[in-house]
Amino acid sequence: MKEFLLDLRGVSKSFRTAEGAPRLVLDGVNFSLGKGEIVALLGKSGSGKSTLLRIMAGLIPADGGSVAYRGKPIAGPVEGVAMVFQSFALFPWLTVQQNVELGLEAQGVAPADRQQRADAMLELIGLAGFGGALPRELSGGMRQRVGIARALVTNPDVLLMDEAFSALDVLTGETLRTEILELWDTKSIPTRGILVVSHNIEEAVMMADRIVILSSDPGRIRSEYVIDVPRPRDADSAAVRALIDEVYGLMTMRVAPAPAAAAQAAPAVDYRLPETDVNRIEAVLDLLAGPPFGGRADLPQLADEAELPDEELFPTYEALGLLGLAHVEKGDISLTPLGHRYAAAAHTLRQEIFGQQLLMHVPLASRIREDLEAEPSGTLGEEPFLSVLQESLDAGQAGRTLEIAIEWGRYGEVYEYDFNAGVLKLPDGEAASAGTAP
Ligand SMILES: Nc1ncnc2c1ncn2[C@@H]1O[C@H](COP(=O)(O)OP(=O)(O)OP(=O)(O)O)[C@@H](O)[C@H]1O
Repeated sequence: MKEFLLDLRGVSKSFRTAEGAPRLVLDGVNFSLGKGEIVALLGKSGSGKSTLLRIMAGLIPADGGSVAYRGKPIAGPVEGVAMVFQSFALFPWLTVQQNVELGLEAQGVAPADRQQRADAMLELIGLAGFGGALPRELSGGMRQRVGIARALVTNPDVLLMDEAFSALDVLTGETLRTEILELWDTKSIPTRGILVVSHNIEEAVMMADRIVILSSDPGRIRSEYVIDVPRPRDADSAAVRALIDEVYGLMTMRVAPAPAAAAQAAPAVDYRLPETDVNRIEAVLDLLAGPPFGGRADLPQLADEAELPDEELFPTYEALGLLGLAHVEKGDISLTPLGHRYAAAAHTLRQEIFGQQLLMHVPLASRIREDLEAEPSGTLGEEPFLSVLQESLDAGQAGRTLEIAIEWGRYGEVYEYDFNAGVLKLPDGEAASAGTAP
């Protein structure tokens, strides 16, 4: 039987919402990391990528299923598995050298040996001469070099990277990524498997032998994609651009709603709305409508023009799709006829269309509107809506979802919101007529 470095079968994990109800974050996840493999894990924000990584690092337990490292069940932090964090996670009061030595200390390596190995690693990772510095004296890129050195100094068999480059500027991120790949490809490190969690499709395509896409709510493995282009890869080559296109396509493929949800009499209100705002929605729509796109674009090309990161663009595409203004398919986005009308419209007509689409396609917004119309005062606190959302979302997500629905609804003049009082109300001029129906 093939031995995997990491092997997960039927892994599930729930967290408790603020109300105490369990919320399934990962469900039936089967995943393995083979020897000699770099795998990139992609998925929307909140799909459970970090949770999955933390389970593999032995930092948190799974609720169900099995998790094994080289055939042995994982029951806590595993020697041989090291992690690099997005936030660097350095101890600010320790020097660079001391931070790097930490992992070795935990493994009981003798001080002289620790120092020698840390020195060698600092040299390898481009930090020679910085051993005595404190993290705050370093740039973000240098700090992440320390984070990487701290992980690599333990000679990990498996390296887990949780959005390790996303807090860095683009060039610094690319440089570090290239250096890690060089260390890997030239076998300068003994690491046998790397798992990278990323939001960045180009990063995933440049690094990985295989891309795994996680779906959301709950997180399940949705698709896998093998990349057999040899490294080092040229980001501008036709082969890489075509791969990026395909992965964009896979990422934006809409998943059909579960039959149970679709069959419910009243539309479900308690699902997350894409994390974006009206400004971004209109900016992307205008960009798409204008030259050179004229209403249809290849997503990576649009991303280049938009100068927004993927994690802001994806929810925006999703919002445009949700509102019936654009259509995303196989790595392309195109405006619908209504989207074209919207792009050509002046501000007031835009607001009207936005409000109309919101009521038609976002059940939370129509629910808020209906409940307000049923109130004699035409006003309601936000708590009842938060409680409905918290039936299936955690408190943070419920709050964010309501905020998004409020921002969109105010723009479309579907309802108003008083920030001081935390109260939703019908727009001025409509309140008087509300609540009078028999
Ligand atoms: N300790 C926790 N308690 C309660 N909920 C949690 C906890 N950790 C994560 N969650 C929830 O689990 C879900 C998945 O979170 P996770 O951080 O794994 O997602 P992610 O895909 O890594 O997201 P991102 O890309 O934004 O980092 C989220 O809805 C998050 O709010």
